[in-house]
Amino acid sequence: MAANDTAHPYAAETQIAIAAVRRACVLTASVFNKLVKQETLTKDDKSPVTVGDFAAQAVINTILDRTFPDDPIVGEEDATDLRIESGRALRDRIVELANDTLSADLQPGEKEEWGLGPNHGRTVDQLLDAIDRGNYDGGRTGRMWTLDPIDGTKGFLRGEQYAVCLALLVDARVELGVIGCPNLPVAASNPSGPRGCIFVAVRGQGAYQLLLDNPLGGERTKLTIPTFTAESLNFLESVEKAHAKLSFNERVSQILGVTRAPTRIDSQAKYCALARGDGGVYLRMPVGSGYKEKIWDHAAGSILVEEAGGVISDGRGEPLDFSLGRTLGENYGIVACGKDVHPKVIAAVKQAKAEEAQSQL
Ligand SMILES: Nc1ncnc2c1ncn2[C@@H]1O[C@H](COP(=O)(O)O)[C@@H](O)[C@H]1OP(=O)(O)O
Ligand SMILES: [Mg+2]
Repeated sequence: MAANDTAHPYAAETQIAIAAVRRACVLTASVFNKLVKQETLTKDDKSPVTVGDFAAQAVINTILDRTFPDDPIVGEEDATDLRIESGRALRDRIVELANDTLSADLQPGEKEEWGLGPNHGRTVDQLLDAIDRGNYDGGRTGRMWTLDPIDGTKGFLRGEQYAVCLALLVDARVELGVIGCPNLPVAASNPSGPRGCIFVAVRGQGAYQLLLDNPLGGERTKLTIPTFTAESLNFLESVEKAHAKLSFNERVSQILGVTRAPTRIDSQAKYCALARGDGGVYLRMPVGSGYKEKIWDHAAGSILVEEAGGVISDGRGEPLDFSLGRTLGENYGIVACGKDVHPKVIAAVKQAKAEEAQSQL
């Protein structure tokens, strides 16, 4: 299939990305039901998430490779540990899961030539090679995909929020983002209601939400970040204290006069919640460990926010720079919110930083 043979730019990529993310979501949900719920996990035992991460990356990369064989992929996982003898048991589980997922029946709208559906099982070597298609170093020019097969592994293991995140970049600008959130309520106003959403954004074409169960034939909800007042504004932030400086968020909220408690959500589901107006500001400031944010952790989310009418920058107000390899090497923190609030949040971040520096004298 030619890259853009349909009416809108990136129409083919969008359909493939939605199909691939949906398959990976079905896979990760089944890993959770089969492994996480049933296995007794010892503290720090991440084996189910490892199986899910690798198998989901194998599935998505296989699907991308079939349609866009020349596109490099920057994916979180690599198969080195699966190629050695001690990785055999893990590898066997991953191959079985990936092949079950690739061979599952076609959904309406998915096409046989995409490499999905009955009799599309792959050999062990093909699947390991597919995982290693994610080893691209990134860079400034050309097309590339970014993939986080399970973003928010800690949320996944808790049975809470996690996301399957795929983005297409051209010359280091994000053009397409697709995020699958199997555990996210379809409507924040009905938290105990139906769950499972896919979020899609294409440059210049807006952002929308689909139902995970019926992504191609189902209802499409356009996303727009609403206007917030100080009273209605709330912060979206990490659950994990080691990932973002939550005490700093508290001070920034105070400076802005925010009265509502923050909403804590794992993974890029925070970007999805922001894009549909469940919260007003996503602030993520470094804890000071020297951690560099990865491009696959922000690429899909960033275009979702922009196409829903918002702004994303780092904590200094600088644009995110996806051209520097696998990390956002020069950026410091993340601020995503509506256009009207963005300058105020950046000013509040600056003030909170200055106070912090003053207190350390
Ligand atoms: N020290 C850290 N600082 C910031 N982010 C981190 C840190 N360690 C892991 N992460 C990343 O945070 C993301 C999810 O966090 P959150 O739910 O707080 O948004 C994951 O992508 C995770 O990476 P990884 O995917 O390698 O686990
Ligand atoms: Mg991640």
